Amino acid sequence: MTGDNSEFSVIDRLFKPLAGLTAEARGLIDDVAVLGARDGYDLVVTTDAMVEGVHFLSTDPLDLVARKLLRVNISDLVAKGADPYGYQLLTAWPKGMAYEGKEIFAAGLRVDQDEFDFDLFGGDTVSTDGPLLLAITAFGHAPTGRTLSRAGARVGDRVLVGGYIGDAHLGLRVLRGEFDDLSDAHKAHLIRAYRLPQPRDDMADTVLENAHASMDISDGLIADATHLAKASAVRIVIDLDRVPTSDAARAAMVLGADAVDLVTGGDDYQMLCTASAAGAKVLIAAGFVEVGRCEAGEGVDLISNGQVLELEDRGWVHG
Ligand SMILES: Nc1ncnc2c1ncn2[C@@H]1O[C@H](COP(=O)(O)OP(=O)(O)O)[C@@H](O)[C@H]1O
Ligand SMILES: Cc1ncc(C[n+]2csc(CCOP(=O)(O)OP(=O)(O)O)c2C)c(N)n1
Ligand SMILES: [Mg+2]
Ligand SMILES: [Mg+2]
Ligand SMILES: [Mg+2]
Repeated sequence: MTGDNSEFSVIDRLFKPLAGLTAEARGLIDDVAVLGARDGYDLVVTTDAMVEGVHFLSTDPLDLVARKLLRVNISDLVAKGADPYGYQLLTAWPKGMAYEGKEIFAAGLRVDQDEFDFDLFGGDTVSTDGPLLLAITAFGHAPTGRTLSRAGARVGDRVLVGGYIGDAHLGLRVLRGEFDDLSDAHKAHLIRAYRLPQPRDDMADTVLENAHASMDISDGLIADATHLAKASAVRIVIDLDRVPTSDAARAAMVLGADAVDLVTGGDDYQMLCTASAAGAKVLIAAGFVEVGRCEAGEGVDLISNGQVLELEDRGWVHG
């Protein structure tokens, strides 16, 4: 059915059901949401936006765009050891965007709200002459004073990642027509990684208990390791040969993808942690992979076969 596509109709029909009956959201009929303090926890807050053509393709299905929007924000929360709680949503719809597209977008939000037990608390709706722009401010809870940071790494720490690196970057390139000779299954795997990151909310507690420093990888493993190294005042050495890659990524490398692109391409939304030897043991048992070490000094070196690699491009930067 075609709905009335105006601001308040879309809020009433698409967003109110997503807010449900939570006290925080006030039924989406007020000017504010009200978040109560949870005893023994800090409220952890993060904001990430996504812009059509910059973070996703205009051909990406809108339900997956919605789910990616939730997930890139949940990714920041769980990397800090926080339990996802709820979110504020900003939608800047291109003028003339059909109601049906908004409906598909809201349906995607519903799927992942249920998946991650994450509620809509409010937001804002505007229209724009520009491309579709979406933003979420996400809230989570972490035990008081214990929220992980980029700054906790110590010299001697192991550096670990939570899963395959490079799949999403290759997925974007598949969508742009590269690696046409890959099997359909490998293409589908890589495209899925680009369109639907998999934040490990089930790992938040394990990371909180065992990591010294933690963040998610959005700009690329090397770029984000550089952010972590700077915040912690350590040098990080990453061994390219130890970075976990999927079968599909290895097949793409046979077809010419460069291993370095996998660690600089970004869009991974995997966790990057540092831990003591004992902490690393627990994280590895939980599925993390050790990819390097923290040393005295600064910056990040990428090595392969024991040699430091010169990098032309170190990762994603806006602007
Ligand atoms: N426009 C902004 N205004 C205020 N703080 C910002 C802005 N953009 C980014 N930041 C802050 O800069 C830091 C790094 O942001 P960012 O690189 O986007 O982190 P992440 O990669 O985890 O999403 C965060 O503390 C974030 O809150
Ligand atoms: C269409 C398209 N082109 C390029 C990219 C690659 N890309 C865009 S932004 C980005 C970095 C992550 O986005 P950012 O807004 O920096 O997220 P944050 O680090 O703040 O979480 C990457 C790898 C993409 N995801 N989609
Ligand atoms: Mg950000
Ligand atoms: Mg982020
Ligand atoms: Mg982050």
